[in-house]
Amino acid sequence: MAVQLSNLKATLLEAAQKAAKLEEGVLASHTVAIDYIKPSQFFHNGKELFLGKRFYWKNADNTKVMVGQGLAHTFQSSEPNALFSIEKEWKRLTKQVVMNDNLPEFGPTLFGGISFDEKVEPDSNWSPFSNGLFYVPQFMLSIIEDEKVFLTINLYVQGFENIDQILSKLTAQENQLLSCEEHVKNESFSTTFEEVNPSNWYAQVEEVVDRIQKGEAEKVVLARPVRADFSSAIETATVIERLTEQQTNSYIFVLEALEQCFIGATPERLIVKNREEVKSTCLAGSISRGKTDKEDAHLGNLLLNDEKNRKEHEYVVKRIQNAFVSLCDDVYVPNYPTLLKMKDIQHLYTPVIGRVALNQSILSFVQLLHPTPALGGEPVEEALSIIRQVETWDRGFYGAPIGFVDMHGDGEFAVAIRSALITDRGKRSYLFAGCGIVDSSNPQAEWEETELKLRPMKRAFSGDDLS
Ligand SMILES: C=C(O[C@@H]1C=C(C(=O)O)C=C[C@H]1O)C(=O)O
Ligand SMILES: [Mg+2]
Repeated sequence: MAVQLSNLKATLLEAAQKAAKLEEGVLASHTVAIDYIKPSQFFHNGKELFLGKRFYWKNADNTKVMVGQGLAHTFQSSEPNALFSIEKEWKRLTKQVVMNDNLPEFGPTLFGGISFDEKVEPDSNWSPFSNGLFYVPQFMLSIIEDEKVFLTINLYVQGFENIDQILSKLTAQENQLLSCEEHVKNESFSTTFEEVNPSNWYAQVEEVVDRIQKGEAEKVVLARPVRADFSSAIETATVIERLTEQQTNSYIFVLEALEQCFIGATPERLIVKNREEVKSTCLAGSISRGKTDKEDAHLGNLLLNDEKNRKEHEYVVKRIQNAFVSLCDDVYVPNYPTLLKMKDIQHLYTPVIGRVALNQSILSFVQLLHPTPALGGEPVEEALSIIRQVETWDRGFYGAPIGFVDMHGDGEFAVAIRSALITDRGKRSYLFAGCGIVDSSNPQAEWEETELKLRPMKRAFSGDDLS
């Protein structure tokens, strides 16, 4: 067994004492090193106990995996400015947190996201997510650099009641999470994909191009949903394993909310903060991959020199650079984009790096940056208003920030694209893909671009190769 009961009990009792003294709930966070367990297996092992209360995260450079199960505390907001109230409560919790002292660098983690547009009322598929949903997990597996493995147990303690009972329940749950009896299956699902609104798309792109040409905005990112129906309920852990195998340089994320499950493999970093260093990614402008190295390089060169794609990209660079300048002392941005290549698509890529004062939280960057012109447009309010008028469905958490913040205000958020919402107890899903529309956009080319962006989720769902 990984966690020494007597030590965990000491952490909980200390938290109970503190809670009694402060007369409010106190977070207890207990971390121990454990033997390696495959994160998708750990996720799967919690299906019975914690379905609807789980998350999964792998960062794009493959240095960190976090899997959360169960809820020690939930932050949910349907108010505008969800992040603001969430940050306030998180600061209160982490200020008073009680941790076992052998690994002080591993405090509690808050994981979750916000909706793309808080002015849009969530539809029935997205309502469990509200405008913002963050979890402090009851159990969290962390794997750092593929070798350091930790299990954190968090509990929101309000008094001394039932500590022994709580301990025995936690131990039983922990045993179940760390046991590897039922392996994750890799079966194919017979899947049908259907455009939710096929004929509308071309007309919508044309309308937006027209409005851009009239000067209503410069860039607007238009997205479309595709519905997938599965012959039998899809297994989330299976989809995680396929995405991990196929999208090696992407973030992989899952956020469950009641019966809904938001999942994706995105290449786009919104922000990472590690003490004084902050980094963002400008990712916009796309072309397919070549079948041979030569063709691939040729396509990459076309993209690097294509006026329309460079324009799409430049809006993003300018905005993120300006946001960084407003919060950072030093900002570094290369003069020219390079290429970022995924399995199906290549993008124009420009990193932005800055230095900040230590007391800035990552959440202030999330608030300031979202939505960048990679998912909203330019100018932001005009673009959002066009999206609200033209897109007749709810983006929910698609295209929005998803990620984590730690007790120091550090963390990482990705932009939740190349993603899907699994509903109907695993029998149905909505996949989402969008693209940056500018004055010279062509509806057919934009359609094909979104098709490329849908491929990773289609492949992971169906189990087919699609190559
Ligand atoms: C909107 C999406 O992707 C965004 C749009 C891009 C583009 O239009 O070239 C490229 C990368 C992303 O910033 C998506 O994948 O759904
Ligand atoms: Mg594009």
